[in-house]
Amino acid sequence: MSAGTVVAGVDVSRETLDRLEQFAALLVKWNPAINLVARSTIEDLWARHILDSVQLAPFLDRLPGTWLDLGSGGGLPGLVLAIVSNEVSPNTRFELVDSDQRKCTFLRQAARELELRNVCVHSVRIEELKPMSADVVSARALSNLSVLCGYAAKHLSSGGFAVFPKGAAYLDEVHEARNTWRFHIEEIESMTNKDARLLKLSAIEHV
Ligand SMILES: C[S@@+](CC[C@H](N)C(=O)[O-])C[C@H]1O[C@@H](n2cnc3c(N)ncnc32)[C@H](O)[C@@H]1O
Repeated sequence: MSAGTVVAGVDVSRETLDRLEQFAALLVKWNPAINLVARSTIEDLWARHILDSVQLAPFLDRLPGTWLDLGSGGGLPGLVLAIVSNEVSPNTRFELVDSDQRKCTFLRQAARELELRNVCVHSVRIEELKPMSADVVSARALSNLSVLCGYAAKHLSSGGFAVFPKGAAYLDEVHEARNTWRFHIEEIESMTNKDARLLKLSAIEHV
């Protein structure tokens, strides 16, 4: 492994950085055809999407099991974390779910080109997914926290946790979700946007 470099607070090797750059190039190439990310954000792809996803890598720490990414779209954060996990947590399996067939074709193609053998893509609606018993559930830009709690409660193993990046209105979402769900929560400041938070939820139960 070559000398490391720090990306969004995470120490990665030259090989991983190359793979992240390769992935970014694939997003740029496919985006005009299938809108993997909003066109207005493609100029700022690295900061807005890649680094914003890499910053979840500390949650991979020594994780041996399954990471379920719901509504993966262009692989954010799921495929980015699969790239980073190659060196920090090589035994983690990534289950990426999206109902959009074209996005799933992109995800499978990108995983093949990047030689990521720990990725499985499910082209299905989340509502139709059988319980996955995942160690971690993530979802970025998918739905409000209350809906996400329902998904996480169904798909997390006991002792598992969920990570949801949320924008500046995260507190409103937390208050609203508490009407329906009980959970432990940690609010971690985002490295890419000081007003945003990474919400880490565990012990999610219906009220
Ligand atoms: C706004 S995009 C976000 C994609 C990615 N997570 C990101 O941060 O760029 C939401 C994605 O969730 C998918 N999606 C929305 N509702 C879904 C559902 N019920 N089941 C599966 N996928 C869904 C959409 O196809 C889309 O790719």
